Amino acid sequence: MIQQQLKLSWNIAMIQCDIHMGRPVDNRRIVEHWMEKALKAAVKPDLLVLPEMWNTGYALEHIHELADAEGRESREWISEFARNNGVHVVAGSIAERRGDEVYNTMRIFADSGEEIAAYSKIHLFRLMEEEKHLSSGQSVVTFELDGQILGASICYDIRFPELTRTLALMGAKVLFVPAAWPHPRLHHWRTLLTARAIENQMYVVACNRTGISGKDEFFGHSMIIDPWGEVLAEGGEEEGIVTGRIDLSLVDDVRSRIPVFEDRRANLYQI
Ligand SMILES: O=C(O)CCC(=O)C(=O)O
Repeated sequence: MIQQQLKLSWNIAMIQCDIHMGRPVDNRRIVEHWMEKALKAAVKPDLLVLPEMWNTGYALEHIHELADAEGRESREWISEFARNNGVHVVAGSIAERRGDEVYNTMRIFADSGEEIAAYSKIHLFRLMEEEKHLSSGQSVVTFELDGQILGASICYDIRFPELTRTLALMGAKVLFVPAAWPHPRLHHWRTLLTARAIENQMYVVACNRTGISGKDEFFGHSMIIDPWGEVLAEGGEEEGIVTGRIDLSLVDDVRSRIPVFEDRRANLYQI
């Protein structure tokens, strides 16, 4: 295990692209195009974030045939991309087949190309019938990049404050949220993300896809929110790259100003 150098700030670029339902080869090309474009910006990002289910979209009826076996193809490609470009990649999530099961899985790669962690979505979204086609993950996952502890979640997970609080208690200073969140729930998206940031005094970095797929209209609005609840970056509804810089020293600063974690009464709560 290489000792990681503690780093306090990152330039982040989120890829809020359109995803074509059931067309993994085209989708990889689209994602690659935007990742390359993000790296050409005047300020090179330290970390790229991709949206949810970027390989297949919500082609759930055919997800067993379409899913990446063991995530092998996506993992090899992203690892190589991270290494060749010296950039960390929080690789959104993909439909990934393991044995007879398909999971909605997020993988994280360091700028060395090393795969650091994997998280499979634990709360499956019934409104899109995810639970009929996908299996849910069984663990809560934090990971470490540049000596900082970070938390993994996917889309619907942000409706479960218990998950984010657990991640914060495990030491996470940033919550990553790849998403495929559609209209008409923009108000929920913005409010829930902001609440998760304020109540846990952590950064929230949320990358949402764009485009129309069947009856779902995905609205982008990828966001970076700081631990005080200020919106540092927010995309529009169009495909593109949303960037922002985060300074992790602000997490400790906010936590010392309002000592929520010291004032918790954990022994009085049911959960
Ligand atoms: O919770 C919502 O409103 C959207 C969730 C969602 O689209 C998902 O988890 O894929």
